[in-house]
Amino acid sequence: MQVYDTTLRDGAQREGISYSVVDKLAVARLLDDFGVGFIEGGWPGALPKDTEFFRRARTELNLKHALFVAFGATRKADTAIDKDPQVRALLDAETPVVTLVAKSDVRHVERALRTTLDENLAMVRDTVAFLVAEGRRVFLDCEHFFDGYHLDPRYATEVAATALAAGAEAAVMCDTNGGMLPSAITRVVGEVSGRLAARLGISVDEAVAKLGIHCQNDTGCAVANTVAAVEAGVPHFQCTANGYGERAGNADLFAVVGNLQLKLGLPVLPDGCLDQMVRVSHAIAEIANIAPDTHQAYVGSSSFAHKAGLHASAIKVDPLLYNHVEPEVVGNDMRILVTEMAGRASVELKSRELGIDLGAHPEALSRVTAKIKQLEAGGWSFEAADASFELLVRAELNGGVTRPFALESYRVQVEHREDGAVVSEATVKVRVRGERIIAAAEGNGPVNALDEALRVALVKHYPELSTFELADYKVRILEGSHGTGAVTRVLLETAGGNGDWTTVGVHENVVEASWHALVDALSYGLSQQHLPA
Ligand SMILES: CC(=O)SCCNC(=O)CCNC(=O)[C@H](O)C(C)(C)COP(=O)(O)OP(=O)(O)OC[C@H]1O[C@@H](n2cnc3c(N)ncnc32)[C@H](O)[C@@H]1OP(=O)(O)O
Ligand SMILES: CC(=O)C(=O)O
Repeated sequence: MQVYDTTLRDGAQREGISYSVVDKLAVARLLDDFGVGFIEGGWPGALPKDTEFFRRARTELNLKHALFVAFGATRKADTAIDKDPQVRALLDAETPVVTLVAKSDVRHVERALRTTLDENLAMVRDTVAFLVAEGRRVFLDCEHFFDGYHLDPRYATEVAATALAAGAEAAVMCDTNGGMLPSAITRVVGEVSGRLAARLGISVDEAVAKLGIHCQNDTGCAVANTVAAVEAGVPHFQCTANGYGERAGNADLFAVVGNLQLKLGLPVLPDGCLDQMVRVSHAIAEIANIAPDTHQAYVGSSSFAHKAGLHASAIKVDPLLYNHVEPEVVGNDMRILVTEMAGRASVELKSRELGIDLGAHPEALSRVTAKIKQLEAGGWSFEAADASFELLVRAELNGGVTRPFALESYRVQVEHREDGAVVSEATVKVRVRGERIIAAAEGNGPVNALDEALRVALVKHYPELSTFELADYKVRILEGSHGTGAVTRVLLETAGGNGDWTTVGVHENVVEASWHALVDALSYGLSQQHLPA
């Protein structure tokens, strides 16, 4: 099998992506870590950045698994092969492999290239033979192959046959417009293998072994189409990391490799590479400056996250009852989400993730489950607020809420001054370890002022509070129902010495909702270091 990656060429054709040369070098290193066999680095001669990439890659990258591939077009119509500067640029890239794109749909030959069908075949023959004579391994991307085959099967096949006869290693059938469905792919691979075998005087098995597949995702079937081609015997498949690519994208490398390796048992990657999948996917997303798709097959952070109570109850018996593969195999993790859809098993498993054995306390387990359902019905959401969930569980186990302080009262005021300045000021009255403390602080908003005042009040007893930082603050207004007013939900992300944690607060009043989330945030952070007084 040949795992051929085109993240740096076709993937870079996605709207919104613009790699620097340094980015491209970093992506190439990651793809090599993942164990792909070929890395198509770009189109030297067309993009100065790609010419520079190949120049630097030669000296700066020492790949363990992959070979570099330069991509370009066949020679121009009516141009001598040794006079075509773009073909020269392909040689100058000094890659062991070159992939050429060629038209295989008669409409494109006649209307886009504006040349004859014979001249197009000559362009393919001359360019492949020239590069092979120069010592390059050559693949031919047959652009619009499936649409071309539908219109004129003889001509589309002839383009592939011409390349193979001239020395190309594979003729890659491209679903350039991405309009195919898996059943059509399977049928065409079978027919083309037969036609090629007859045309080249080889067996059907030998013919299919010379084919490749490249699928765009315009029907949402790129992964399925690629897998269908491989199941039909095609050994060379082209993909991009996270499915990046022109328009709706390409076949996602990670889903294709996961399916081939884990479902069909094909050893497409070198040993020890499959569990790099999540790391490589997310690192490439970071470089591409695209937020990872949390629901992406195999690699998404939600791909093995379970919300339904019934699922969790079976997972408690055996995680594979509700996971299609073991998440660790691809470097992912299973997570249990606790929401209104949770049952006792969800709460028990989630607590176990947090290091608490609620299974040994069935009554507390029932109370927590009931409380979660009741709070979620009122607008609370624990799905993203693990810290608030953990505090709730510990409170049930300890017979009440444990806080590092007791609140007497707080007061916040917002002052709009004559000069236009808006200043918030908060006063808190708390009792800490038997001491009554009154503290005040200003802030750029009411929540910031409350946070500052609370820290002033507590810092003498809990100096580590100064290391906690409010990292993110999200507010959502939840619609009232049955005539009740709207309520506000606040999610607070805090960063501190022990990582990040998220807490939640809900109330009709945004300041009170924020106060709940804030108190949970400080309580949780301190509970990780001190047991509160
Ligand atoms: C299906 C795919 O994704 S293939 C990859 C597509 N990627 C890109 O296009 C990105 C890089 N492209 C570029 O930088 C530019 O388009 C270039 C440098 C390749 C060409 O730029 P220009 O010379 O200005 O031409 P332009 O882009 O307008 O048109 C493409 C030319 O290539 C010709 N051409 C298209 N496909 C082929 C082919 N397979 N073989 C030979 N020539 C081809 C066209 O007929 C046209 O020729 P013309 O200028 O004589 O009319
Ligand atoms: C070559 C290519 O990217 C395509 O035909 O889609």
